[in-house]
Amino acid sequence: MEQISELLKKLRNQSPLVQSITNYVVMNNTANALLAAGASPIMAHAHSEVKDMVNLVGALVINIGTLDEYWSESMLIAAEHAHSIQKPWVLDPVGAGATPYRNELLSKLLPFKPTVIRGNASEIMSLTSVNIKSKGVDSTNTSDEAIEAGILLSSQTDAVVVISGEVDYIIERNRISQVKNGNPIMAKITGMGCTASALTGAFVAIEKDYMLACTAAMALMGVAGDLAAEKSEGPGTLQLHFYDALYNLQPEEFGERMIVKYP
Ligand SMILES: Nc1ncnc2c1ncn2[C@@H]1O[C@H](COP(=O)(O)OP(=O)(O)OP(=O)(O)O)[C@@H](O)[C@H]1O
Ligand SMILES: Cc1ncsc1CCO
Ligand SMILES: [Mg+2]
Repeated sequence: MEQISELLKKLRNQSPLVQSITNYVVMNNTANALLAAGASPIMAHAHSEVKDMVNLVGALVINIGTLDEYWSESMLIAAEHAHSIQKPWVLDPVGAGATPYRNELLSKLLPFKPTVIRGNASEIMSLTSVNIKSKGVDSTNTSDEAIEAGILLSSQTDAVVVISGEVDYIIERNRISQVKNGNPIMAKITGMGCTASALTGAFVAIEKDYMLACTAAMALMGVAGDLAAEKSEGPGTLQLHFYDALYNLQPEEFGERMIVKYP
């Protein structure tokens, strides 16, 4: 727990630059969350600059939420380059399983070896089985139903696999950590999962033990969600209090509030 709360200090001291190629829905939410937590966001997807940007940043986040032909190419260029220079990168497979187009892009991105794959249960299950259909961007499965798929996906890809939900599971081959913080209303704000992936980018930029980094990111999401839920009347105020909680949370309180099981 102490190592995890220390990472929050390290994040604020180092303030890593995190590049996102992400969806139109959450660009603003995720940039604000990165800033509030102490990192520095840059959204960049132009083919002409994407490689140069990957060179500059501490980590890259690729989120396929509102993909199109131009953006897909940006993602492939960025992922290939991140892989070739060993820059940590996070894949958020939004809507995996919903359409063949999404699945095709994901199958082209995976060979560039994401450091982390963070998705909801249906997305993680669909990456290992063609039979699972996601309901758009929301999960129709609980995170514990996806554990087996997560273990398989981690061993197939060498990525740390993060399954978000009521309990978050962070899986590196057959090691699993769990985060039990968070509130169901978090799923009623669009892009909370995308925010989890963005914060994961910030933590893998500053910590090479990726399992620890991912656990810290999910614990920060959950604790900030808990603090925000205590003050909120619904999704609108939860979003606002969530930023304030990310900004104001001190490492001591983070350590006290996190409910983490670490292998
Ligand atoms: N029932 C729940 N109880 C506690 N926390 C939850 C619950 N559902 C979601 N969360 C938290 O909300 C955040 C987003 O997870 P979720 O699984 O909803 O992502 P997602 O489906 O990818 O979201 P989106 O695609 O809208 O960005 C995570 O930090 C997760 O822990
Ligand atoms: C609603 C939505 N549609 C495409 S991306 C996105 C944001 C949540 O994943
Ligand atoms: Mg999602």
